[in-house]
Amino acid sequence: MQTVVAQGRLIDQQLHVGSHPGHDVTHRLKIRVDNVSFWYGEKQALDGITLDLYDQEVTAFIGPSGCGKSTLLRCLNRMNDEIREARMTGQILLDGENINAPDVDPPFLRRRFGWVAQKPNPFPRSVYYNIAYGALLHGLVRRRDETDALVRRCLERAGLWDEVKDRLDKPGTDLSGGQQQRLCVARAISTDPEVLLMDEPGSALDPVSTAHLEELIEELREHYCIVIITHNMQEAARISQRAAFFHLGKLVEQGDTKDIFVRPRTQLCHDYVTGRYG
Ligand SMILES: Nc1ncnc2c1ncn2[C@@H]1O[C@H](COP(=O)(O)OP(=O)(O)OP(=O)(O)O)[C@@H](O)[C@H]1O
Repeated sequence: MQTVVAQGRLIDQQLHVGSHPGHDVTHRLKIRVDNVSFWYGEKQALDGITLDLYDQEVTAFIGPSGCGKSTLLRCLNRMNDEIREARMTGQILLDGENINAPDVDPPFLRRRFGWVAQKPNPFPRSVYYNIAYGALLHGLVRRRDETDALVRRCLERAGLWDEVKDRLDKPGTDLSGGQQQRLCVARAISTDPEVLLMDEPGSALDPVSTAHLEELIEELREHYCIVIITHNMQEAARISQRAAFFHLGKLVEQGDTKDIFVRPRTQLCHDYVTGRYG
């Protein structure tokens, strides 16, 4: 134990795990994952996961490749529904309600979630259309002035307005990679979601764009429950208040990010966060 704590101090310095202002405050429980197991046909990908996710917090899912992080992320908004022969047991409660209850309409449920993928994937249409499309489709805005205001609000919140306000009619795909990813964040929040799910959103970006994205995530935290998958331990330490470490489909450790990085309870988690395997 001594060694772990001693090495934990080292980790603390290396990863710049800071105290997160406001993390002593107890935030509202948004999602409860209760004993969730998941199979792709015969292959079990998740084994008895129990985990709470909170409003106004970033929770990082960490762990080696294939440990089930993306599977769990996709269970949260029922994206795995589309996969044939997939099966889930256990419960996921969003604001206390079972998301898999028979009366839940999956498209309506998915609107409560914004999704940001690994690679920036704007529609090959204008910057304006990228933001307006979902909100128009769902009837959240109708008139032109409402749509203009929504586009501006989302781009401002994604920290992109000043950079694109004079080229709203230009293709979103003409922006730089970092700008495209912020456009995708703006698009993700355009339908007024409550939870943001991000699957390695910085992995295809250069360090400056990644830093921009991390600042953005920190700002967005005030308004959303955010779950992010990352393989970058420095990033996890910088942006998340909670972390969940997975291994071979099991949740091995979860808790305050600082504790996970500085005082990991298991050797497995210690070895992972210190980069002994990946
Ligand atoms: N559509 C699928 N069909 C069958 N097996 C799958 C499918 N998607 C994932 N798996 C398997 O389920 C397990 C968990 O995969 P998952 O993608 O959730 O892991 P991960 O931790 O997100 O990995 P990575 O960090 O590489 O993205 C892996 O063994 C994977 O091969």
